[in-house]
Amino acid sequence: MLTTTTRPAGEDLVRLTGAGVYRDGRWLVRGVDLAVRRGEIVTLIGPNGSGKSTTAKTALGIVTPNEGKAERCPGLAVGYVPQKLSIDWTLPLTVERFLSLTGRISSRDTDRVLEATGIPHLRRAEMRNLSGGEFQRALLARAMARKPDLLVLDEPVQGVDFSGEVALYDLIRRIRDDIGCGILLISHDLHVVMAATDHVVCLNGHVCCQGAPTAVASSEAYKQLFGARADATLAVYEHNHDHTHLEDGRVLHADGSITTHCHPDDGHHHHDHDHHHHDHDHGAGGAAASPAGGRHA
Ligand SMILES: Nc1ncnc2c1ncn2[C@@H]1O[C@H](COP(=O)(O)OP(=O)(O)OP(=O)(O)O)[C@@H](O)[C@H]1O
Repeated sequence: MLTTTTRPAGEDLVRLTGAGVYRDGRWLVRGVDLAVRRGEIVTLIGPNGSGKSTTAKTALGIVTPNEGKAERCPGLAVGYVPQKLSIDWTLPLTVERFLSLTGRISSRDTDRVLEATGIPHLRRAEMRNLSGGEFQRALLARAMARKPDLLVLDEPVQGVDFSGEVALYDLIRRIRDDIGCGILLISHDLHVVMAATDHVVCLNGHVCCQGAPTAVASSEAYKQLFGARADATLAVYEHNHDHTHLEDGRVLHADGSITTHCHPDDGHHHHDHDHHHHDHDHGAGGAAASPAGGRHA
């Protein structure tokens, strides 16, 4: 079931094999195969109640599977941002104190994680006064403080507007690059997250399909699950394939013009936003990558 195309090589930090969770007389998820490697962002998508959080908790070891296996690297350090935190947010709590609620962190590490998440100026701010985006950054900072090998983020863009989402996913990618951890991300979002991830696992009680984002976005199983929203995601990709490389090395643009080379700022390219410059893929051997290779269950 695991597709290996375009995935970075690296050790598996966590691996679920045929994992199933049975509670209150029913299977919440079943037959889940997935792995997160160091340096990789794996995203779980799927409708409400499809088992994304259950799968993430199984990967973390919070939930024990009733069938199949959940294996983690020995000594794996994890940072977890759950969907809900049982904290009374009306009480006064500074960002600095929030970071060390579940374990003391040094002043140096506090500086480091606040700097990395772009909120050093909010060190003494009250958690209850933070904006949606600032709040999510504080959650990320706390998860980073544990120097995790694996970061598990359950809906990290809640309460954040579109440009804030883009900035947060960009931050998540930078965290991955800086600390070289693996990231398991859960998202409702389709198009933004599809652009931000290496590998997508589409859940609906079982793994519906998984693979590179482009492959998943164009798979029938994904389209059936997300209907019209899936088409919109695909449009993002098709929209981004806005030029063709001619055999003589020149570039034919979507507007019909031909130039000797292509450059993101040459006026021939349109961007959804500043961070999404994936407007063409070069596959192995120089051929343009095609959106094939998704696997269906
Ligand atoms: N501990 C539990 N005991 C019994 N049922 C549970 C438990 N945890 C979750 N469920 C049920 O399992 C199903 C999957 O829940 P889960 O939270 O994993 O879904 P999800 O895909 O993360 O959903 P959402 O997008 O709404 O957050 C739901 O129907 C939920 O009610």
